Amino acid sequence: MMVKVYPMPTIAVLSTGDELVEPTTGGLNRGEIRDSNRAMLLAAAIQQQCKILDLGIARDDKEELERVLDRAFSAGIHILLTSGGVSMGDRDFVKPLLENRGTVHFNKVCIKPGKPLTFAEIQSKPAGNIAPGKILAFGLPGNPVSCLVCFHLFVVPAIRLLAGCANPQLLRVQACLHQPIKADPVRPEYHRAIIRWKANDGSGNPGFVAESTGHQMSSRLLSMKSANALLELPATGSVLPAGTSVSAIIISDLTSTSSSEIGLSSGLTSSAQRNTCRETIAGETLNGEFRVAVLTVSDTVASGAGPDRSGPRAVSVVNSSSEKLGARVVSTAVVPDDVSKIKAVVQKWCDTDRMDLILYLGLFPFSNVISFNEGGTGFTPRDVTPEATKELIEKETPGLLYVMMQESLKVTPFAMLSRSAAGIRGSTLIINMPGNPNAAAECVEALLPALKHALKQIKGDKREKHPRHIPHAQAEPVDTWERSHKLASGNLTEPSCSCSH
Ligand SMILES: Nc1nc2c(c(=O)[nH]1)N[C@H]1C(S)=C(S)[C@@H](COP(=O)(O)OP(=O)(O)OC[C@H]3O[C@@H](n4cnc5c(N)ncnc54)[C@H](O)[C@@H]3O)O[C@H]1N2
Ligand code: MOO
Repeated sequence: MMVKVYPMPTIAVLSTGDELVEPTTGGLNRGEIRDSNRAMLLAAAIQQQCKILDLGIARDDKEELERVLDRAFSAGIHILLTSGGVSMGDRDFVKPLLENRGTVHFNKVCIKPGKPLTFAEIQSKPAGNIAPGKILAFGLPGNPVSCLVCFHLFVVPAIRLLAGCANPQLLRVQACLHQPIKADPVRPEYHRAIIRWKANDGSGNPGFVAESTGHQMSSRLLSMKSANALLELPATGSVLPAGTSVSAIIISDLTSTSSSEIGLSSGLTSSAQRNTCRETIAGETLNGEFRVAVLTVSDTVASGAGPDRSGPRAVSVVNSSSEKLGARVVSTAVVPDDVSKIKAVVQKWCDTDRMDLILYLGLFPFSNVISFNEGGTGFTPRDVTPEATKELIEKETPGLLYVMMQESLKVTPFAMLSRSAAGIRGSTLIINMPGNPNAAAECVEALLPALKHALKQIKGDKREKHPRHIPHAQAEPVDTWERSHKLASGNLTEPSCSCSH
């Protein structure tokens, strides 16, 4: 029998830009940024089983760029990836150089992110024992998210084609939106999301549910870090309500986002197997990780009239700290400002699903410090979330509230109006957070140093050691309230440590 074999392509990766320094650089000077794209693209190429050639960083200098690229063109590579220098800057030399060395097929694509993507074919020259051949050159945008999105959309199919794959297209599935998402009015958007298989995708049937990774700026790599899918949103400019079914391109191994809610690979292959999928398995830990649920409490979001900015932000903070915290978000929900609805969800998460940690956030749609407490935990008649929490908790945990208060007072003295609640029900820790997305993210970050320890203690793990004590002399100043007060009254002087050591 004859079997056709193909070599895996060799990919060369070059970052361009005067501002770039090696990612390992400690302190940055003014105007410097760490080169994230090269490591990211090299890792992505390795994940696609390619051989790699690291071309380093080239300055925005025509001669230097020519030298590096000409060397690469005669090194036997199949694909060249550059990042940066492809838009309209007068020192954007990548496009003219590709034009000069080969044929540029396109230099703009109507997609978001990734508009300035450039694609060219270069005929390589013979060198030593390397035969001439065609090189596919992709001038990827410099913004890190645009860069990686373009890698998935354009480079992955090219790699598969060169590797002899009969079906090089990306895998697409339908997924129901977990929250409303506004589409761009001009460019079709590839919205970064986490998709999970659920026993009920919101329509009463099993299916994928897609959760946004939060702010979609093309410089915010966090939106990409936990994403396993790109949602294909047509350029309508309108809000797609929660529950809308959209096409999702799979960009990573879905089992790596596995929660116990899934049977993901079965979801992709057979509908018969789909029906065996379960929702969360009560009391089970996720590969030894604690399981976190995030609840957004907001009339606006629940009715589909506004996007959920806080929930995805909290998910992103928890998941990006999953190593330190030993926890991962496995469930999220949105409910209106209604005590009975809040209680129903939190009670189920505690008593049936046995979550380890529940964070719930009142939501206020604007990032405005004055409105710190609006959206559930403040003084207005609609601020009902602390009452719902207090009805559920068996033991209060005031220390956590104190830390969140300290953190929030750094930003605004209005934090003192918070009526947040926190406590333990059974083996679940419930923490009521402010609704403002920034405030919620800051509070999660502030609690991180002790949360893992707390969750272990709730599970009865007596062996869990107390976290390292920081000598007072090295500790952060504790007079945060005073600091915030002085900041608010425009009279801030740097306070010193208040202890006697
Ligand atoms: N006049 C126009 N300006 C821009 C347009 C346009 O159509 N007309 N498009 C915008 C869009 S969209 C994008 S995306 C960017 C892409 O521009 P470049 O590919 O030329 O990228 P740079 O300007 O070099 O960098 C953009 C941004 O990304 C940072 N960067 C670059 N390389 C790296 C790296 N290796 N690691 C981390 N960060 C990197 C760079 O410092 C910049 O902040 O153009 C818009 N402008
Ligand atoms: O296309 Mo740019 O990639 O919007 O950021």
